[in-house]
Amino acid sequence: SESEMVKSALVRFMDNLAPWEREATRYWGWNLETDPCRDRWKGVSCSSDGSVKTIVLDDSNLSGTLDATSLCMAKSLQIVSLKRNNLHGSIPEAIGDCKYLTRLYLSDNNFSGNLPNSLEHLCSLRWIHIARNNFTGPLSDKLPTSSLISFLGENNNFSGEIPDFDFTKLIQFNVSNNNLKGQIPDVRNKFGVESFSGNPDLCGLPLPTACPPSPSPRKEKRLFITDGVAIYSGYIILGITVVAFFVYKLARKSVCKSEPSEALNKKEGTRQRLTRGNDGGRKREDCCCESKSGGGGGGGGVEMRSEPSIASLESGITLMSTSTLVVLSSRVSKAMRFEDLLRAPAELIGRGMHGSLYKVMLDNGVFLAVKRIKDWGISEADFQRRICKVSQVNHPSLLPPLAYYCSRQEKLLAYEYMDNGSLFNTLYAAGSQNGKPFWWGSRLNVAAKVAETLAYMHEELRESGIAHGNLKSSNILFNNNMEPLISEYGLMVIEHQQALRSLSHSKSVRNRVLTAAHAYSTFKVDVYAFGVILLELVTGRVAYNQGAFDLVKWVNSVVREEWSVEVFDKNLVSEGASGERMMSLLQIALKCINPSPSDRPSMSEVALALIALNEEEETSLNI
Ligand SMILES: Nc1ncnc2c1ncn2[C@@H]1O[C@H](COP(=O)(O)OP(=O)(O)OP(=O)(O)O)[C@@H](O)[C@H]1O
Repeated sequence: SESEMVKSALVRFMDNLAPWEREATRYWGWNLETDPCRDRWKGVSCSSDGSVKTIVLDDSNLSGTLDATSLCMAKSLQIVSLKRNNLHGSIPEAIGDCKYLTRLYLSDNNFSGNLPNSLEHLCSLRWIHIARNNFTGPLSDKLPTSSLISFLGENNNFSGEIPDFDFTKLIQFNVSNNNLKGQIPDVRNKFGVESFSGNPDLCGLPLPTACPPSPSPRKEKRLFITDGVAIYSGYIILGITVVAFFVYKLARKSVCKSEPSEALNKKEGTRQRLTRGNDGGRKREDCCCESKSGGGGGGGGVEMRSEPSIASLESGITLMSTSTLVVLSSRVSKAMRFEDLLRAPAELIGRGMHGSLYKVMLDNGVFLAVKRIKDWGISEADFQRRICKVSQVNHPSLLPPLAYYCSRQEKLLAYEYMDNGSLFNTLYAAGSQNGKPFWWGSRLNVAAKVAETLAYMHEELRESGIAHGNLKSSNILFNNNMEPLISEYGLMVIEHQQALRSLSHSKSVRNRVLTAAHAYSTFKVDVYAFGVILLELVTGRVAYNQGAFDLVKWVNSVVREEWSVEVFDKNLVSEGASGERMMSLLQIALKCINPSPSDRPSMSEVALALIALNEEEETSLNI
């Protein structure tokens, strides 16, 4: 249960939200004599350790102010939703103390004033919905742009320019009907007119109003802050150019042959994000794609140990090597060689369609999942290019490769070993005698998180034409907190991509258009595969059972006949899962598995639908 201090802070928060409704709020359970979690205060839901996780008080006739100082005493708070009330005043700076806040929903109230600067420091905040209030002032520098995926700020009085948001991550954005001005930043064709209309001084795409051609005053300001700087700026620029030229020359020497001109990311924003890395915020090792010369001197074969290792378990593996591993993370020692990996104690976990997977123990006690890749129809250069790209994208729900080895004969990939197994194991163990129940709420949560991650990856790697390509429930793993992680992203070449590669070298416009269309459809392969995962989640049935059963065919045949409860996992039915929401999930799955790729929704659309469904489920638990 929550401490007395948190409890009284929350009662204070409620007193400020509903100053004239003290009696009613006592009736909602919000009082000092009870516990918010154990006694289920209205709108509150808690995590299993008894700390308050969400406060949802939409449509509750609240007419006071937001006392963020008291609210944020509940340190584990993740979701605050106070939509469609009559709240006034501003969002206090103290909101910055709600460190784990992921969603802040304040739409349809009478809030006013500037957004607090502290919002910028809420690194987990991903949804801000503050539409239809009276907020004023600029949007710039107030928002955690690197984490936001949804910002709804329409129908307020925001002014100034639209900040240079990282539009690759945003899947929902609306600032229409404000007083914003200036040029709209590059929104990567993701948002239409409706996201920006109703701002008379806004210009540029997607709005029909072109911007005046004059150079942006912002740039001038930066270059010529004072006359003195202006005088010396020529020398400074010349100096920087010379240094940059030499740095570039040096860097060129070490950049991989396979990707000569694709120096990492051109955009500053992207570069910052990519170099933050998954290793506790440190830069990931440069994944130079060319295997470097090995420290082992190339002559010695792999010394065999008595315990099983990849070398002893695999037939035909090349034991003599002159190359080392390319190490991408500090979890694997930089000095580690290919030979070390081969002779480390190993256990065969499985042989999939595309190779064998080993659990390998390193000297430092770290366990790796090492995949030996077989017949992947992927060239050496393409393999390296893909690993480079994927390993530089930073998303908490993506399992990045830690190291790889690539020669003509061998391709090995090492990931962190996940003790909690895969979605496949969890799902099918749930139906078995000794499996733990896999509750509906958890299934929805997994579906929403995976969809969101895929949507993000599709955006990040869209230009490179890299999709997952082999998405299935055994490639979705669980970390120590049972949060889903997508593994093996971007390794597969989806059949027609090979043909595309030759096409893409063609100079003809028609062929380039064709290439773009095909690359687009490779993402639709993921949408289909994700639809199959959704079907597994809702039916509890294995997708393919060695030719004996085909889940997609089965579901389609049931759909054609009469709907019956038979289609749903019996564990979900006996749990009392909402029939309406199970049906909604099934409908989303059916859209994803549409036989026509162009009629399938985008991953962003799927993610939004699932996030909404998941939220509906969470909210329903509070009632
Ligand atoms: N990093 C990991 N940690 C723990 N288990 C893993 C890890 N990666 C994969 N696995 C599990 O190991 C088993 C074999 O994986 P593998 O990827 O080789 O086969 P697959 O996914 O069934 O087929 P495919 O070859 O098509 O990918 C699967 O059950 C998978 O869930």
